[in-house]
Amino acid sequence: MTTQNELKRQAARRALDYLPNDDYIGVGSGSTVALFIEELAAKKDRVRGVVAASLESRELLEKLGIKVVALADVGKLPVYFDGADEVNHSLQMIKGGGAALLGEKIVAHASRQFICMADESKYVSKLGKFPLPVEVVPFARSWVASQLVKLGGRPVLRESVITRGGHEILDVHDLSILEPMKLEDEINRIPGVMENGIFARHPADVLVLGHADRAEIITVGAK
Ligand SMILES: O=C(CO)[C@H](O)[C@H](O)COP(=O)(O)O
Repeated sequence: MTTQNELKRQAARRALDYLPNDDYIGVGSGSTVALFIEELAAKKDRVRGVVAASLESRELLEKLGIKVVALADVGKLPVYFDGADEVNHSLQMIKGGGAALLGEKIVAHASRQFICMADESKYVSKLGKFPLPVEVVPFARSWVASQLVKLGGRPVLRESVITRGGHEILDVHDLSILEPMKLEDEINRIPGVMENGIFARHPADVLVLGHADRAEIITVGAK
């Protein structure tokens, strides 16, 4: 039987087709990204350096001898590679299952192209079955939670998780995400919210979807 990890590896391996030549790239975090970094190790001479959106990815890159660079030193990146918790047919995503959404959104926005790698179970017609991660300033947690309830959600604190920026994560269940872009903006306007896991303003350009026997390339035309 094919495991979910094998589907993720199909996607990670195929995503290497999008590596630029002799340039910098960005990577997100999570198990699919870890597989991508493992595959990248064999081609590390192709890239000048990698900006990591999380400490875990940075550690893995360093362990495999891949040069890590700071975003501040490179500015705009040609390509960003990351996974997702859900991705819809417009290539809008929910991310943040690994609590690295803030770093991921920053590096994604600093990149010209977003390559999303996912196993086939992540491709959905409507976002929202996966609880939406919202990164909050601890002091504002209850206030933010009350505002998320007004939006129809059921926020649950992710126990024992403090993000790299010193924030907490509320996982919001039962949200109806009819207009992802609007909800992304609306949640980010609540004072105390640092970022939320809807990536609709900046959807992926390419989805590399791992199946048991192949990787499928999905695009939705020009942004
Ligand atoms: O957004 C993320 C981390 O914050 C990950 O991309 C997302 O959780 C998917 O993870 P995985 O590749 O382990 O399934």
